[in-house]
Amino acid sequence: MTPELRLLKPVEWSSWHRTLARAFATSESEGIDTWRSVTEFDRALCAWDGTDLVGTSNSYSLRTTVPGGASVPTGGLSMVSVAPTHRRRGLLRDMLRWQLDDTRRRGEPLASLTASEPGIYGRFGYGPATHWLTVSVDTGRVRVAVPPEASDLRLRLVDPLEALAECEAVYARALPTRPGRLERSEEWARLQLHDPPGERAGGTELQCVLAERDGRTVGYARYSVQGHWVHSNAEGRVRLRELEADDAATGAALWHHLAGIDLTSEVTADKRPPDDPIAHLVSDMRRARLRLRDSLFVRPVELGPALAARTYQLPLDTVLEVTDDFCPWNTGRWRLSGDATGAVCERTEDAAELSLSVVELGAAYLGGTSLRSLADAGRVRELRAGALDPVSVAFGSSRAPFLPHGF
Ligand SMILES: CC(=O)SCCNC(=O)CCNC(=O)[C@H](O)C(C)(C)COP(=O)(O)OP(=O)(O)OC[C@H]1O[C@@H](n2cnc3c(N)ncnc32)[C@H](O)[C@@H]1OP(=O)(O)O
Repeated sequence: MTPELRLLKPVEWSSWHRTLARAFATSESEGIDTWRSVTEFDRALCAWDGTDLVGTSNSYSLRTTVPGGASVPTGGLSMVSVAPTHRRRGLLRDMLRWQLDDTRRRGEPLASLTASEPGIYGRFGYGPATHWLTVSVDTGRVRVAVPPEASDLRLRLVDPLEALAECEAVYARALPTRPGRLERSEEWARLQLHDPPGERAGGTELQCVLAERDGRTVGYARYSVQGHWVHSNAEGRVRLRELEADDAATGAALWHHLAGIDLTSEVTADKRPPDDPIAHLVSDMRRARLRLRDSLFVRPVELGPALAARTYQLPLDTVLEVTDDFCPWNTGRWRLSGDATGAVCERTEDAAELSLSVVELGAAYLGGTSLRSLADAGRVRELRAGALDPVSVAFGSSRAPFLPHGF
């Protein structure tokens, strides 16, 4: 019997979450009600095989910052799972069909996700659009430079919950400055404080340091500290979760604070932007080990509105030949004209200059993956000699796109 897809009812939340936890081979985490607070029951699916709940998925109504600073409605796919007894029979495919059709019905031009395994979602049209920088700074050996403009800052340790509103005000100011960031409701803001004891790996509870100038909060960092003693020497580690700052000096002062915490000799972070200033703040780059991993996957659901919603670094006027097997309404030729102030994207019969699939457009959409690098991998074809490079530069972003947290 083919499992039946139905919307999740609030009373089914516990079994839905149990199915999900089992599929990820994790125990049900503490504080899971925090996730319930952001669940959208009219976008959360269950797959039922008789009385057995065998599949889950959910989309969040997100808004993603795109190049130029606009905030674009996005169906953020998450909580996808299929019971081990029902895998490789097409259940994920059926749920994706429902979720992407629903995203389109809602008029959201974009869909996005972070993947448990990056190999799964290309077949559904999602391309890797942002990356996370994983950082490990050997703070016993490097210094972190702080510019003189930081001298009037006051740093203050505060309760993360009590300081939530001040921190969110900093986050809101940072929102348009980098593509990839998500608008945060109060529920999403609170979720960033999710800190169940079972997930602290022996570290402290979440700490928060505020940077203030003239009594106004201009930056914050949230982190925990793992104490670790080797032969009576402190080898503790600071684990940075989130750092936002209004200006460069404040960002440097916060990194300096983290690097100087007594009884620690390392600062680690696993979700920083690829161009995080820390690479230029440390006195010895080799002792700030930096590594990239995939982060946000983007899928244009309505290609025309999606490409017209962002701006372009250089003026461009080009025709793209696009294929999209899973959402065939996007397949065809599109004329894209735009510059740093806006863009138009419409269907055309004119000759195409570049040929690519919606996956490559998703990857390039936020300006973090270049069309040139995709062409060098044989994934974008230049149909008119010389067309590719200017379009590739126009799609770029002066700051790397960045998703500050998962969803
Ligand atoms: C956005 C998120 O929530 S990411 C979280 C994803 N969930 C997990 O990783 C939890 C553990 N895994 C699972 O629950 C399941 O294995 C899932 C959800 C990944 C796949 O569900 P299934 O119902 O088995 O997938 P389904 O049978 O629909 O497969 C669809 C296609 O994806 C492919 N696929 C499925 N799983 C994987 C995988 N892990 N890696 C690569 N390809 C995969 C299938 O081969 C199939 O390809 P095809 O259409 O080209 O033949």
